[in-house]
Amino acid sequence: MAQPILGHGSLQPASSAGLASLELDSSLDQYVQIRIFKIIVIGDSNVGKTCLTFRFCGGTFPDKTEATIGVDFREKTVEIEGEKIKVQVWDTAGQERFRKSMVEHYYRNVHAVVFVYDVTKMTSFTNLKMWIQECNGHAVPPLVPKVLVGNKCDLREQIQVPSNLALKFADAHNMLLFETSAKDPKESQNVESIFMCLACRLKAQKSLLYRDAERQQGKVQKLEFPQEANSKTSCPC
Ligand SMILES: Nc1nc2c(ncn2[C@@H]2O[C@H](COP(=O)(O)OP(=O)(O)OP(=O)(O)O)[C@@H](O)[C@H]2O)c(=O)[nH]1
Repeated sequence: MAQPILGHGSLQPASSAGLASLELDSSLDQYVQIRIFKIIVIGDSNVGKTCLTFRFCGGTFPDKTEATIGVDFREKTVEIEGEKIKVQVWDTAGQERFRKSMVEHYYRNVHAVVFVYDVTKMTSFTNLKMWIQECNGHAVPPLVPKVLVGNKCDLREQIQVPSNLALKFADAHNMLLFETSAKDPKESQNVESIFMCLACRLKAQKSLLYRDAERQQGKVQKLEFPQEANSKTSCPC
């Protein structure tokens, strides 16, 4: 029996006018709902979590950053195969003193996890084990997709974490590896790919669950998320 996966995309009205617009126009077609995927970004302090989330959500590299306290939220609406999806990125604090009261909130109903290390700092890579342990300790379901990101690849002369080592680690933990630079504008496509890949996977998981449920019920229903012939975005991974 297919079990629904908890929290795969919460729903919110697409229109900011929300219920008010419903009163004005009774047509339900006007009330399109947008799914929200909560993606958390985890890793040591200073690895570039804030800069990566800035690059994805705002398209720029911030001139100056300060240590994140608790969490910062950023959002971007993307379109995948004709469906608008809101990617809600949780930029978490890397410093223990700024995160300890928040950890429970990070992992609650999370849809995907991005583990970040700094390719120029070996300790940020070896500490990944600790971050994965923390994640596992919060009962994140195994189906929640996780990816590994090696950031600051623009600092070519200072690289301490070789790609093959990172790849081995990613394979061992069943994760995809992305090597990126939040700083180098030429790498912005790679940064985009991290989040788009996760959004595509989450969308696909949800669609599969619907199809599975239909098969179990032995009836054909209209699929909630139809595939469009001319999809605007195809999965980057
Ligand atoms: N060269 C280079 N520097 C980067 C890159 N990404 C971030 N940085 C720099 O690394 C420093 C830390 O970046 P943040 O994004 O604030 O790091 P963080 O992981 O969010 O840190 P916490 O908030 O303390 O957890 C800043 O000085 C950034 O300018 C990158 O891709 N290349």
